[in-house]
Amino acid sequence: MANTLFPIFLKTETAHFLIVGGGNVGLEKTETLLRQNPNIRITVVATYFHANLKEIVQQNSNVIAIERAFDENDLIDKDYVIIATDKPKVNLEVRELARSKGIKVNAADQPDLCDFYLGSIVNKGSLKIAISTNGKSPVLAKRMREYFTDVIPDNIEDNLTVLNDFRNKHKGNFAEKLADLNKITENFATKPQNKENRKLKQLTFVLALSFLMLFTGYGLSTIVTVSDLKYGLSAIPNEFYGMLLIGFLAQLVDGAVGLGYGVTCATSMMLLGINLPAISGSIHTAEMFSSGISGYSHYKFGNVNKKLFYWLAIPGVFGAIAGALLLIYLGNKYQTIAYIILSIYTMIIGVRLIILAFRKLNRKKKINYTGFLGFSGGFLDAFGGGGWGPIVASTLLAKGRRSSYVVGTVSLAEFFVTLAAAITFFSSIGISHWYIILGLILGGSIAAPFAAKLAGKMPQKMALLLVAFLVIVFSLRVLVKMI
Ligand SMILES: C[C@@]1(CC(=O)O)C2=NC(=C\c3[nH]c(c(CCC(=O)O)c3CC(=O)O)Cc3[nH]c(c(CC(=O)O)c3CCC(=O)O)/C=C3\N/C(=C\2)[C@@H](CCC(=O)O)[C@]3(C)CC(=O)O)/[C@H]1CCC(=O)O
Ligand SMILES: NC(=O)c1ccc[n+]([C@@H]2O[C@H](COP(=O)([O-])OP(=O)(O)OC[C@H]3O[C@@H](n4cnc5c(N)ncnc54)[C@H](O)[C@@H]3O)[C@@H](O)[C@H]2O)c1
Repeated sequence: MANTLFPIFLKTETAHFLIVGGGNVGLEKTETLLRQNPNIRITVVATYFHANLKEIVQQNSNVIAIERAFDENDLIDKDYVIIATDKPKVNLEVRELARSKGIKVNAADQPDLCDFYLGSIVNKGSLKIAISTNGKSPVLAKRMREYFTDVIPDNIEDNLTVLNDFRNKHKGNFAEKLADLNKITENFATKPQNKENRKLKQLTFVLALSFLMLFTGYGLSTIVTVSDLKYGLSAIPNEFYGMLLIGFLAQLVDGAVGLGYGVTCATSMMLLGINLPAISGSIHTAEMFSSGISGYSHYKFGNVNKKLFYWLAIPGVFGAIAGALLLIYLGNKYQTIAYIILSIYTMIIGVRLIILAFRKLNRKKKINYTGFLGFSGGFLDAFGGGGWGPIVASTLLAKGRRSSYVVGTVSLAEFFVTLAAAITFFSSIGISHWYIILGLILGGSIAAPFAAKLAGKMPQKMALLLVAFLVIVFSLRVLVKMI
């Protein structure tokens, strides 16, 4: 049987109900109506009245009792009729008369006679859910009511009050208002993760773990086999502390704005005059851990769209390998030129951040070049030390796709891009720059709790402008130094 029922929510202030029959069923229906609105207008016509119903009539002036057999005139000025007598003939007669006057009818437990069914009702403050099983199993409707009453938090009314307040006070246009409302309510609709997601999540972890082991193993073996251990240790201090500071700063920036770790690190390290492939290589190695963890948590919350993920991650990985190889080639052969190109690139990213700060949110548009975006994002990110966030994430979000799944998908794809870049650098230049990586990771870890506190606190526009300013000034300094 097709389910053609259309649920509506009836305003009961203007409605007048007639209930025919005052026994068990008549009482039950009267109680149901009064539960939704104690002031609802009800007239009950019956030859006999249940004792409890009599009591209700005494206590509620809006419930009128007429003790006699049903009469056609009872239908005058009534909007809806509920039929509840024990006489099938009477029920049918009431139904026919009501219909002829265009009055809608419900006959308790007699679906054939009904123009509308009564539903099972979940009441949680202003939230109301009506449940129907298309007449198939009222008892299941009752069970579903119990289930939803249990799982919906009792304080949902508090949330509704806050949302209503926010909605009324929001100064933005319709699109901005809707985007903000969607954002602050996204946790109400977290999807349970499926099997596919779980498999990919495991893969993410296995890859991160293997790389970590490889990295530590290699690091240990160099330290152990290097004969002049003293030299190794004395090489740490100066740059290591600089890196600690840079890692700390970049993590703070990223915490406040949600992007910009890479560019902040890259520009700061260029200022310190660090070898170019080592800059990008160490940023990506350090970033791998944080992006792995954030990618994992987005999986956990089911924020990943599989199709978008493949379109971003696969071209992104190829882009990252190409970008890393180019940087290694240029960085070794044409150091100065590469420095100039890179500082111009980071400056452009800085300008892009300014544009992002002043941008208005667009309505949703379809993006046809996701693969290209993934490739160029990966390429530039590996080449310039950063850019995945300012290029890919911000482009997708600029198109109005401001949903948790875009953020989640871009974030997980970023992990694979970072991993690809890190492996490429690692396999061609080794980890001679291990103290840089260690400094970045440690600095970042110290900053992480502060960064988390900062997230969402600072106005987004101001935070973006601050990062843009820092990136542009640093890039300009590098450029001036080189020319
Ligand atoms: C939701 C609820 C609202 C309300 O009535 O207020 C409601 N029935 C409720 C309970 C309930 N009713 C019955 C049982 C016994 C167990 C069982 O039979 O399952 C239980 C369970 C219990 O009481 O525990 C008996 C019954 N009911 C109908 C038939 C005839 C038939 O199906 O053919 C028979 C067999 C009579 C017989 O054999 O003699 C028919 C209807 N009952 C409907 C609504 C409409 C369809 C709603 C939908 O689409 O799901 C519809 C079509 C017309 C209508 O009455 O509006 C209310 C839940 C209250 C709550 O939330 O606790
Ligand atoms: N009580 C239940 O839980 C239940 C469950 C399933 C089905 N039903 C069916 O629903 C119907 C009603 O059940 P009930 O328990 O309320 O019965 P009931 O005997 O308690 O009440 C019947 C009511 O109908 C009224 N009535 C009879 N003829 C009338 C007329 N011509 N005009 C006005 N009122 C008239 C009576 O005065 C009485 O108030 C019955 O057919 C019953 O078989 C009842």
